[in-house]
Amino acid sequence: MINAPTIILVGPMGAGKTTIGRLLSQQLDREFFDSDRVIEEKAGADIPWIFEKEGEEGFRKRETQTLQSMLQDDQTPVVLATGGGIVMKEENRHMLKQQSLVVYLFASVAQQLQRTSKSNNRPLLKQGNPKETLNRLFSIRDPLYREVASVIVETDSRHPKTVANKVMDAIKKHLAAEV
Ligand SMILES: Nc1ncnc2c1ncn2[C@@H]1O[C@H](COP(=O)(O)OP(=O)(O)OP(=O)(O)O)[C@@H](O)[C@H]1O
Ligand SMILES: O=C(O)C1=C[C@@H](O)[C@@H](O)[C@H](O)C1
Ligand SMILES: [Mg+2]
Repeated sequence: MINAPTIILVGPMGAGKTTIGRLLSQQLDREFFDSDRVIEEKAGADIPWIFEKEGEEGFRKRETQTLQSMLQDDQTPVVLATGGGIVMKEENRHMLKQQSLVVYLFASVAQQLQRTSKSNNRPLLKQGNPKETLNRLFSIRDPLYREVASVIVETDSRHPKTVANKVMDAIKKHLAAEV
């Protein structure tokens, strides 16, 4: 077992935050949360519905409130997967950089496109051309993921279990370098 604070996964849609987060929580014997799912549970509605009724702005407000409540002091360390846009607000980036260990799961746009094409529940990819949208979001967000992350792990062409093992190795290396 490792003595790490709450581990937060950031990265673009299709990077595998939800998939890898679940695997890590099993390896670390920690509880797993996904901010997208917590938002849906609190709202009693799914993300497409929230975007439709409240716009992206309404969703972002809920996202910040959820992050705040999940990162309260004195909480048992958990694994937290976030939504792809969590880094857009300065307020959120500030919270992410406080006590947690943030992991950026990197995926190329080609890989994001392949992985997100399997489902239809991401409102931002329903308007316009998904490849153009993912490219645009990547150029804005990649520097922001890097700003908050202590550790960056490549996910392209890697099996989820391999990615989870790489994340574990990178976290251990980071913690060892800290002392
Ligand atoms: N390393 C991987 N190799 C192959 N498929 C993967 C990998 N990681 C995730 N996937 C698949 O890609 C899809 C998207 O993964 P996931 O939902 O975990 O991404 P996410 O980063 O949580 O996206 P979002 O920001 O939209 O929540 C899923 O179908 C998942 O099974
Ligand atoms: O990249 C984004 O902005 C988003 C990613 C998803 O995880 C969800 O949080 C929502 O669909 C928005
Ligand atoms: Mg997810």
